[in-house]
Amino acid sequence: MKSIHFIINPIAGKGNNCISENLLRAYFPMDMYDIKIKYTSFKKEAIELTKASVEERATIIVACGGDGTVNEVASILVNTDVILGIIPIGSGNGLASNIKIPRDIEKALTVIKNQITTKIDVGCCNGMYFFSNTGFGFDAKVVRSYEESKKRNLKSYLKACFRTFIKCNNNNEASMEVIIDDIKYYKEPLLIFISNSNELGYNFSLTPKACLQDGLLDVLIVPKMHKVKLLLFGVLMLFKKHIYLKDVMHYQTKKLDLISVKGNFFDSQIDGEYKPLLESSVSIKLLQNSLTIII
Ligand SMILES: Nc1ncnc2c1ncn2[C@@H]1O[C@H](COP(=O)(O)OP(=O)(O)OP(=O)(O)O)[C@@H](O)[C@H]1O
Repeated sequence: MKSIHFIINPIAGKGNNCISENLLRAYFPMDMYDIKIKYTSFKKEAIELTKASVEERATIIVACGGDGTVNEVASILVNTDVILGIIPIGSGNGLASNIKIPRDIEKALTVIKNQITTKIDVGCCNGMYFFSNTGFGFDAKVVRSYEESKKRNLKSYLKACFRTFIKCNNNNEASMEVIIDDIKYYKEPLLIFISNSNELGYNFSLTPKACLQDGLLDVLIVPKMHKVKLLLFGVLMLFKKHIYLKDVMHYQTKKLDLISVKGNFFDSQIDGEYKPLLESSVSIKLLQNSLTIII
């Protein structure tokens, strides 16, 4: 009998998802499936719940939430035989959008039931996994501002972008050396964005060419720029044309290193959660085909 565990973040998205035991039983009848439902009651609890589910020999663990919950669950499943499923009930749902998991809960449950799986690449940043993206500088500040707003929707996200734009002061950005494929670029970037997936969430993308299965990370480096140019960058991003802006650099690589020049910490985010890094160097690499996921 297949054992499927559902780990549900009750506050993801608008916090009003309708996943109930009755609904799950309609898709996974008791005589064919052993199902278990677990709710998270605080930040990062999905990590512990997933570890317990692995010990309980779950064959599929379904992360019901947004990119934050997916990150917590999937981090435990990297390089294991346990399969990840996603029910996207978060606000941005970047990874789920990339693999085209429907936002409609019942349609997403049908995807889980069909159990078509594939392997995807995983990013690793100083030992922490990311499945969608990690970012340093402006992007991380947007995430911090978004988290402070307490509301998780598109309006709050756009407000966070605007607040970060208003406060943006080129002098506050960390100076860093960026080393890609052993070539050193000395940069004082406004933002460095490293992506495994082609979706940032809310259908926005900074790296539209990224692919979860190409064995490469897509790196976008945006140098310090005048606010008017930054505004232009934002507008071009809506049409996925920002990489054509002069000075914006795009690379594909398997690994890169960031070294803080003035020893200042890195304002950073991983899969849409603010995670400042106190280390003065950051090593980012790709682990090819290391997570099995239902698509
Ligand atoms: N009961 C809870 N109370 C408070 N925070 C929680 C709870 N359960 C989980 N969390 C935390 O909520 C945060 C947000 O979760 P998640 O990213 O899944 O949703 P989202 O932000 O709405 O979606 P997305 O990241 O796709 O925009 C995560 O950091 C997670 O650890």
